Amino acid sequence: MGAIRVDALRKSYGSVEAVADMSFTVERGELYGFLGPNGAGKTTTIRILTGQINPDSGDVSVLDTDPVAEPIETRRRVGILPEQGMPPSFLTPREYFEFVGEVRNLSPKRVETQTDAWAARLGFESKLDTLHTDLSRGQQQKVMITQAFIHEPAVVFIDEPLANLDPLVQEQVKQFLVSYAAGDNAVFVSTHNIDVAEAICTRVGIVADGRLVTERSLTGDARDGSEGDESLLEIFLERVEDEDTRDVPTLERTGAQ
Ligand SMILES: Nc1ncnc2c1ncn2[C@@H]1O[C@H](COP(=O)(O)OP(=O)(O)OP(=O)(O)O)[C@@H](O)[C@H]1O
Repeated sequence: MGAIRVDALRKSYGSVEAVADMSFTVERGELYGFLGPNGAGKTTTIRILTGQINPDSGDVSVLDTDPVAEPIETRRRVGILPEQGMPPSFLTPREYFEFVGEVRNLSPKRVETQTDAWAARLGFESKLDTLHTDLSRGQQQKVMITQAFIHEPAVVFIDEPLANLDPLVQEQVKQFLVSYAAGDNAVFVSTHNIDVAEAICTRVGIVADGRLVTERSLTGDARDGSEGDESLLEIFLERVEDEDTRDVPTLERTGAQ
């Protein structure tokens, strides 16, 4: 069973062609990086795959469900960390996880165990009963990461997972994502951050102008020979320039240049 399948996907907003003939496949066990400049069509693709909007044409499947025909069933099965997602301001983290647990059909005991484990892992135990509105942006991001994983989904879609987190927590989250994917789950990460993609992903797809322009395997011996010793940044710049993207590529490198 393929975790994520996308075939000849298209989606326009009026005259803007956000996704133009996008095709790729992600298997369980992969940590797949979806890398591209602003406006490349990454969020639109994720929104289609999670049943939030309908495509104009093309076929998609997530864990053998069709997000277009069965959006609720698809969303029930997967985890989603949306772009700039914020937890509800009027709830505390504990109340929010109880609500998410109910929607996800988790027992109260399981929610409690998961809440304690995640609060300890990301270091927000002292904030579990504080209203979200009184949490920092980084603490809110920790809550959003927890809600995406609380039901241990086989497929998780995450947009910029490390936004607003301090370096220590970033390392913990990176290690967690690697081990989560290795446990026979598919982790789909949309990011601008090439260093993060290079450090944690097993495979990367580079998106420009609504298309997947190239893919590269990043695991040991499976590293694509076809691209020689080019860095991911070099490949990104070459392919994105070839595609003459509608926006200037915005890239982040967190490490040395
Ligand atoms: N609701 C909308 N209405 C009109 N145009 C939209 C809408 N959503 C996205 N677009 C346009 O579609 C294109 C693709 O946007 P999308 O958000 O999918 O890109 P992205 O790769 O996620 O970008 P970013 O990295 O900046 O988040 C952009 O040109 C964007 O302006």
